[in-house]
Amino acid sequence: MITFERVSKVYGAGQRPALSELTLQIDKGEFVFLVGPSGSGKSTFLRLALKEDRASSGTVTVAGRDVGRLRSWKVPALRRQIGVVFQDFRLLHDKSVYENVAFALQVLGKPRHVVAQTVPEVLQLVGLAGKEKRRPHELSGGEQQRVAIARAFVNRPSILLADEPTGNLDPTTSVGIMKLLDRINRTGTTIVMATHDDDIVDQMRKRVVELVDGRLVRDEDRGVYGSR
Ligand SMILES: Nc1ncnc2c1ncn2[C@@H]1O[C@H](COP(=O)(O)OP(=O)(O)OP(=O)(O)O)[C@@H](O)[C@H]1O
Repeated sequence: MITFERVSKVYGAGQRPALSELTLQIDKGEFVFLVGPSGSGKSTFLRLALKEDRASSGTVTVAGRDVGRLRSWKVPALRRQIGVVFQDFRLLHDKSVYENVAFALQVLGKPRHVVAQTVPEVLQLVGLAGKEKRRPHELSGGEQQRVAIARAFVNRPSILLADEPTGNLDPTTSVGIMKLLDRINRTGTTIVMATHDDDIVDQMRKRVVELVDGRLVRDEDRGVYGSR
């Protein structure tokens, strides 16, 4: 589903590589935690998978497409297959919960009856039924992240990328968010989640990929946050 083959990324001349000869394969339906110290290349990995940035060398393949060779007009089709969730939620503040999620379908040109059917379903899935009319500031942090996840998932992408989705949440709320991501993963969606949340990684026991200075230093099934 996502393959990196000897991928390096150098942002500026004289800078050390943000990713260095990274080779990694993530299969359909996997749940992968990306861990490592600050600056180790986790966000760079996610950005390259989204084609928000170009690799300096190597090959990035996502959902069967060689991302480096992808023509710019085909990038929207790639991004339709990928949902993204961030630490800071990134909701539209002047729109309701319902409108935030509906917007993701409207920009894809989905017909009104599809929007009207799909949005309530996904809000039910993320546990926000009954809160459709609220604005983001009328929600807790955990609820805001649920809206962001609903928005990322409403188009049923095959891949969900999450950059520290529990970074702004307390431990109990984080567990709820992880249960939701786990449920989404069980629908067959591949999930890659960059995180510093050691408790969550230790509880979930999923595949753990650890980067240090842009290099792969550990790739462990049912892994923990720190190496043993
Ligand atoms: N746009 C950019 N321009 C220049 N250097 C960058 C840019 N983005 C990231 N870097 C550098 O690349 C390296 C990897 O950064 P990256 O954001 O991928 O790390 P990270 O593991 O996600 O860190 P964190 O856990 O703090 O989010 C760092 O040295 C960073 O300073």
